[in-house]
Amino acid sequence: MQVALLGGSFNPPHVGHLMAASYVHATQGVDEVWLMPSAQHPFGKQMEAFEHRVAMCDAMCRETSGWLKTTRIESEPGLTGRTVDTLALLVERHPSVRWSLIIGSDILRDLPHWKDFHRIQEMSRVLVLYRAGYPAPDTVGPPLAEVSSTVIRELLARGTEPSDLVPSGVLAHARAAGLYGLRRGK
Ligand SMILES: Nc1ncnc2c1ncn2[C@@H]1O[C@H](COP(=O)(O)OP(=O)(O)OP(=O)(O)O)[C@@H](O)[C@H]1O
Ligand SMILES: O=C(O)c1ccc[n+]([C@@H]2O[C@H](COP(=O)([O-])O)[C@@H](O)[C@H]2O)c1
Repeated sequence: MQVALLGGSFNPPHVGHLMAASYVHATQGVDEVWLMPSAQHPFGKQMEAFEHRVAMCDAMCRETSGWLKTTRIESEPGLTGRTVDTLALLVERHPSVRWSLIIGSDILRDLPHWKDFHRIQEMSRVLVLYRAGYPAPDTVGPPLAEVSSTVIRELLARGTEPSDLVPSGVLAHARAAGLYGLRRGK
């Protein structure tokens, strides 16, 4: 079994995440893609509550035939959002799985600040996807959607519902829970 991990804040999940996961599932020989929301972010990003981001990731998973799943592993005690530690735990727990790690090309500039990236490369195949606007050498595949959670949060703050950028089930959860300043149930 081959699993690709897509870690992130998912604050909120959007079609860029869905396209990245679908692309990897369709072309990179993996059986499943697991969304891995951060419980705490190593660089201190502020996020909506973990449980809400998990619920929104689950809503996005329901857009697929079952190959996309959400893992809550980063909420386990002892983990701090450093991917090397999470991956080591996953490797120990699922010894027969072969792991890939998906990152967007915008992250490349941060990698020198990651903990033990060389160990991540030993434990997994790292797939760097071409995020539109962030060209870099050695990326895999065509440029993917020009969409970010930051833009979505900005649109929501201005009262615009980005229904063309966010899966409808994700927006429905955000609305029902009153996230991002949305009026509950609006
Ligand atoms: N449009 C996209 N195309 C390709 N990769 C993406 C895209 N959006 C996010 N990713 C990748 O998904 C992972 C998680 O991203 P994250 O949840 O931080 O989303 P984001 O849109 O970058 O959020 P924010 O705007 O809040 O920083 C990262 O590896 C990121 O590079
Ligand atoms: O391992 C690290 O040192 C490290 C440092 C920064 C970010 N990460 C991971 O990178 C993933 C994407 O992070 P971000 O900043 O795009 O939300 C997410 O799973 C983070 O936990 C990991």
